[in-house]
Amino acid sequence: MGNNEYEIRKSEELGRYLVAARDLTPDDVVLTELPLVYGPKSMPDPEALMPCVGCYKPIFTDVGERCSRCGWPVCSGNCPGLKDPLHHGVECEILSARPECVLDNMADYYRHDALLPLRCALLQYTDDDKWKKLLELQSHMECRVPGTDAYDEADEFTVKYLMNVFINKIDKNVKNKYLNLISGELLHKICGIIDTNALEIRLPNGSELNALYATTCMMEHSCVPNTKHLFNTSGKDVKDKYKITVKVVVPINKGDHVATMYSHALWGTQARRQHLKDTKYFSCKCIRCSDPTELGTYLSAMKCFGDDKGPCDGIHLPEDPLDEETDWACNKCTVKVNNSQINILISEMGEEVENVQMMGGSVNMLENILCRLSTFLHPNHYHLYSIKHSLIQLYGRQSSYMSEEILDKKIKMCKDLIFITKTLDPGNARLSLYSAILHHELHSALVLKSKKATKDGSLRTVDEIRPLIDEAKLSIEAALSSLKDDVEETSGKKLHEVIEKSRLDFVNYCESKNINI
Ligand SMILES: C[S@@+](CC[C@H](N)C(=O)[O-])C[C@H]1O[C@@H](n2cnc3c(N)ncnc32)[C@H](O)[C@@H]1O
Repeated sequence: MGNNEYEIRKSEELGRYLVAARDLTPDDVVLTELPLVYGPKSMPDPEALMPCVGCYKPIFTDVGERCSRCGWPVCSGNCPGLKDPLHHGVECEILSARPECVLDNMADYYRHDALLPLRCALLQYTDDDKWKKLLELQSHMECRVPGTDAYDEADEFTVKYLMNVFINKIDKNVKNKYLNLISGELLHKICGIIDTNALEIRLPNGSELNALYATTCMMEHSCVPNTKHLFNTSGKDVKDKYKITVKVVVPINKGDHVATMYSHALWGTQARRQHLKDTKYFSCKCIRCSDPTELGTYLSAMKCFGDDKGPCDGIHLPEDPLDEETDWACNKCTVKVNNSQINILISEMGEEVENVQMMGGSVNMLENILCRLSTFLHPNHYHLYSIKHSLIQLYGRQSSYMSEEILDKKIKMCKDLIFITKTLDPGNARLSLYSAILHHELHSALVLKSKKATKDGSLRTVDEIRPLIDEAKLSIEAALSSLKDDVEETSGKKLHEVIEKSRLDFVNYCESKNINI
């Protein structure tokens, strides 16, 4: 089964997965499809802002417009989405079992995360074909037993809420019509399907949706994915709403597995594998996870811990990165550290980095933490990557950090981070925005450097600045090309506009200096 681009296979280890049916090259489209179903996610501060249940536009909860039948907050009673027969149009029949509106504790009263499970259950009435496809998706119910966090959370926030507040209150005939097959057990299975498979869609208005796709969701995970996916969120053509396009990012040979990434590309192996185990119930064994150096990037490496005589200049890497109990041996001396010690240290450092970033991290604060953590971590460690990525956006942009020395430091940091980013994500499947920022900052530092006077105070000659200009040109082109698939998406679009403006400034600057580029 499949199309010209892929075939669906099945194995004991992976369940269903996709393989390439022919050689595929970057930018080839593996598949496009419409979602089986989608639903809103809660907004970060649901007491203040909630998505309209018709169009997902964020609405202020104190404004008070409500759906005339079920009372859920809406942008307007005339919102066309309220009539969508696969979404609010049908769920409203069930939600109207509780038509009373409240203004206090709204986040508890209107649980937007529970709407997708309800919409999934309603597929049995709205679309039998989609209902069957939904139930074929993996739910991992064998792991989600009572007492596990996943089960208990789903029970409290979704299953009991939907059953007690709505489903058990609706008229029997309504229940038989729309939800003939309904039980707590079925809702738990649906929650398992959503947690295992749902993809997140960010809308231009700031809301987020979770959506399920029949074929895309069969794609397996790899920490070095060979595809990326894009959603149609333009709203131009209603029939293509939230259509997904899966595109090839690096060459895929016929028979190769077609993979996406379920985790964070800039987390180290231990963190990614733990996350995948906790949320998707498998232990990743991809080439990146199997390699102690993470493809030569040393993203998780630590400096030698040392013994009584102090540390040597070696580095610790996991002896077997696929073993959760592995020791981390120094590559130059005999010192070994066990995995749990490393994990504790790394998560403490992670919290510190996060705190500094949350506080808006000034150059001073970032340099301080960089200096402190550099005593323990390899320069390419992912915690240092994150600090440096913030620093390069401040160096050369704040008046006290414009010296040539700082610009040289920024240029080196950008190049180091570009190496890591490119190695981990050669096709810009996940790190396109990071990559665009790095190339843009490199460009800006090179241009600023070309404008700086030399030590004797004279302006640099064209011959002196030529290499800087050539490199700056390549960098800005690389920045724009990293974003080629992101311009439909809000943050990608904004960044593209900023970089495009820098490109125009650069062209004008070169013209003013009579430099051909
Ligand atoms: C989104 S589903 C993928 C489709 C699924 N295999 C099916 O048959 O419906 C995610 C699940 O597939 C399995 N899976 C995906 N990638 C895997 C990998 N690299 N190694 C092992 N299992 C994987 C895991 O069970 C995971 O929870």
